[in-house]
Amino acid sequence: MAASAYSSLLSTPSLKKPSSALSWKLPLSPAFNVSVSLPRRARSRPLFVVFAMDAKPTVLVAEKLGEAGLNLLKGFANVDCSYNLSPEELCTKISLCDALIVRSGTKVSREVFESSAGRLKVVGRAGVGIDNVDLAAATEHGCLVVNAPTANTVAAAEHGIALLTAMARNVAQADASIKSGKWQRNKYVGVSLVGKTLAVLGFGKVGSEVARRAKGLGMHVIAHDPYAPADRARAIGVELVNFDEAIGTADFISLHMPLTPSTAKILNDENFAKMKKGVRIVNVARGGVIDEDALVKALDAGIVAQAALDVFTVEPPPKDSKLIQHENVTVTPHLGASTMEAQEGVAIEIAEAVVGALKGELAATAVNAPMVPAEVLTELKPYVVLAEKLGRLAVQLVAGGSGVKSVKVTYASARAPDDLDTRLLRAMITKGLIEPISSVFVNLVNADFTAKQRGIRLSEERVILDGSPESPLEFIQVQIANVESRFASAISDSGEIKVEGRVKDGVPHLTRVGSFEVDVSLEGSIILCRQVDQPGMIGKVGSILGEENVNVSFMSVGRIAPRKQAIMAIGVDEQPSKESLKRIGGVPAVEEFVFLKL
Ligand SMILES: NC(=O)c1ccc[n+]([C@@H]2O[C@H](COP(=O)([O-])OP(=O)(O)OC[C@H]3O[C@@H](n4cnc5c(N)ncnc54)[C@H](O)[C@@H]3O)[C@@H](O)[C@H]2O)c1
Ligand SMILES: O=C(O)[C@H](O)COP(=O)(O)O
Repeated sequence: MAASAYSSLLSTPSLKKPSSALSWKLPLSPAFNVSVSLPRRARSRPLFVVFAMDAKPTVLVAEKLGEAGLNLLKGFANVDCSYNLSPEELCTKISLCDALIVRSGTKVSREVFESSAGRLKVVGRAGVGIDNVDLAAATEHGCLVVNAPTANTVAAAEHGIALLTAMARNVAQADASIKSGKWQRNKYVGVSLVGKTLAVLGFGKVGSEVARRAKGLGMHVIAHDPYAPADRARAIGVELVNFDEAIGTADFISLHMPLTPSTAKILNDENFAKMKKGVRIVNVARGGVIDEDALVKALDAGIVAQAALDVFTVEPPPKDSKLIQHENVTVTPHLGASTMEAQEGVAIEIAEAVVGALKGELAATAVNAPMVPAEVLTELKPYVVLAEKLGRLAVQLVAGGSGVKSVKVTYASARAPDDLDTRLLRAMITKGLIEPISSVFVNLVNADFTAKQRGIRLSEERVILDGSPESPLEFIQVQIANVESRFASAISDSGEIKVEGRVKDGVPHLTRVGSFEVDVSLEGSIILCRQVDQPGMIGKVGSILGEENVNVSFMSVGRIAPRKQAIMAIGVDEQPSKESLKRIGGVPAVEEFVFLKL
């Protein structure tokens, strides 16, 4: 993976900014050093950060993880393996941890994120299902959630097939019977699979592997999945059908969809009534997709002849559960992913994802953040800096009391719109817009959520330019509508606050304020002055700053016409004192001025 570039967007340990003078520094936990990988000229404040190797992050592994994954983690972090924690113990420990790794047995609730006080940056789910992680809370707290979606697919599919065949031939019941001293050959006559119709509900990774194997057993396989590509089904020789047809024609139903609000209790009284009498059901997905009381009724009524279940609404299920005790039900204790091979694979997959995320790389398995490929990231790096700075400038130009509600971002590029992924830029603009005026830290995970929560509507527009698309962007423009400005000249002819910037030689520049063209590199801070264009202005302002040893890094004047109004943009390395700023405001030709922190 490419070197870290996302960290500033991911390293958000606190939702609340500290009130100290350091509050504009990146919010890393005190034990962490940061190293900065930007060119010197762009180091106004750290944007891309990695954990220094002498200050290891702490990873809490709350459920058993394969050795190879643990070793990988230990090479980068302090690893605390604490299994079987109570919810209270987890909440207590989490405030000392930067990452948490769980399987399906740990609830990562809102309380966990709240208790972490912002230190928790990554939750790694060593497996597929993330229904035990409160994703909304993770996102609100700017915590990245990653999973390991591929390593246990085959194990789960094999377990589904194991349950299917064991159920059809009463393997578990016959085993228990013979072990209790009986020999019941007539009681355990099974049913054949060949030629029977299997409906796979959820034709994703596991579902399609089950389908492939069931075809090998001579079954007729149909599938229902509203989002599955038809060509994948065709390639395996599976017909995609609607839900009612799937459950209405199947001899066997195998469940492989995630547990979501729309799949919860999808097999319920109403749907059992639509099934063929004597249908057999396998569930290695999630217990919650079946209404378990309805299943018991359907078993008792003979609608469902048998069920084989690996997963349950509550795990472990109550010992006296009618479902578990039912003689036509075969059960295993959530073993779908439990093969030696799958667990080693999952452990490595999740350890790599968590370490990568802690380094600031965005894992390909991010569940609650966009995944931006490394090469796109490298190219966008200076534009990411520009985007945040334009957001910061624009919002500081808003007069106090005017709420920012409507922001329009224009990206001008010679590239085709599909070639430009703006999610990262949008997140950075949002960060720039919100952080200077609030106590909230914004990162890639929570940017859209935070904007929405604050009632900011951010619309994006692409302008397609002629020419060769060598660089990804020509300019970015940020406009804030329906507000007043502290610096009237920032209001464009169409009435919005407008700032525009470009990247020149890898360095972000401010190139327009309102209707005035300027050219100042966006480093340090900026003083904008509107003045009557006349000789000596640069010298007057420059010497006021010089007297205070404030270093001027850049100066540019944009004017409407000679000797008319002009805007002077001055880049300064240090913050001038109030006294100096007052003196600049007092220069007779200066009509208005504003100091903007970047
Ligand atoms: N028992 C185990 O140990 C075990 C192991 C691995 C996976 N799982 C579970 O199996 C399930 C599938 O895992 P996967 O890796 O195949 O995930 P996946 O994301 O690859 O596939 C899930 C599929 O379900 C489909 N789907 C979503 N809503 C649907 C609906 N309403 N009706 C029909 N299909 C719908 C999706 O389009 C997707 O194709 C998950 O719930 C996962 O947690 C369990
Ligand atoms: O969703 C999954 O990956 C499986 O249910 C496996 O869960 P486990 O990691 O608890 O075995």
